[in-house]
Amino acid sequence: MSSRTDTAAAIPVLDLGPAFAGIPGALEETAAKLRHINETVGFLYIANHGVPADLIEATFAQTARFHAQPLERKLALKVDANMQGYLPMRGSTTRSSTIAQGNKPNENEAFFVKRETPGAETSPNRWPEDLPEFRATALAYFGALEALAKRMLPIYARALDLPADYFDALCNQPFSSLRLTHYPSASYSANEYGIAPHTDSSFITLLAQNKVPGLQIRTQEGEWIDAPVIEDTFVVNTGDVLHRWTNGRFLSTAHRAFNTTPTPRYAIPYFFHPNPDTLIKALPTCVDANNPPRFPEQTVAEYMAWFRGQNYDHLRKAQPPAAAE
Ligand SMILES: O=C(O)CCC(=O)C(=O)O
Ligand SMILES: [Fe+2]
Repeated sequence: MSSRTDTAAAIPVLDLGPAFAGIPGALEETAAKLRHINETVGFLYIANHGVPADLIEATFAQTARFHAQPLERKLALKVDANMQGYLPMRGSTTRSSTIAQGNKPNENEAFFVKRETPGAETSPNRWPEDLPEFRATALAYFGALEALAKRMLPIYARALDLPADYFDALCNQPFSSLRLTHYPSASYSANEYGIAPHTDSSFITLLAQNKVPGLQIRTQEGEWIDAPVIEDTFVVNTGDVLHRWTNGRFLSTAHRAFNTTPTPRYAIPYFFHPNPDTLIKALPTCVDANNPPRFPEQTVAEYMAWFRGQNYDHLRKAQPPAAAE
């Protein structure tokens, strides 16, 4: 896989500490930087995010613990129509992306956790009965990442010249999910990846730093570059929902991952979405007479049904009308 490695500066680091501490002027300053990054790169690192390092460490360890189980134990929790549970190795093929066609199934297995909303009619997550620590850790991590994403919403709102609380009520029951992925060490044939080139469907994705490298992003010039490990940061990227909501102004940048190292690689991306019934209609500050809406209006739930139907083999039959992208 061709790539450049001297690319640390290509993906900027944004320090959230001052804005989170409420230092006067910091919200506006951070929002201006975030706007520029999202209009030019679509990927960044965040520092001083406030998520405890030992919780991140424990989530990686429990992910390894889950995947170390015998296959039949994992298959007993096979992923369902709500995308909760275990997705077997090569159980997904990236088809939603217009970037790379003809992909082979992805060389990874994953466990998906959805938000457990008290009182809501969501189906429960599927947990291995004999791994209570796995469940407790995954839920604690899910909660911490949801809190982090919600703390970041005012920065995104101000980056888009909207009132600081603009997104809060639209994202207070987020349709989010946590993916606990295992990429075994592999050598890949043509069109084969740990996860093929794609953009995420999310509002934003928060990806904890990985000790084992393997993530690459595609620059606006079309070059694949490594996303180097920067300790104590998260990688954050804009997903398709925010791209559409901003009428294309915030970039949803393509990326891919693989594991050509001798050790197993785990990734624990948290995909933050607005509420399922939030309508994704171009934001008022992202349209004008010369820049009309580019995407069809859809709720988050409608968009996600399409996205999942494209990519996950067990959901391929039920497909609502495709979005025009
Ligand atoms: O494995 C990684 O570093 C990134 C994974 C990813 O892009 C995804 O799961 O959407
Ligand atoms: Fe991704």
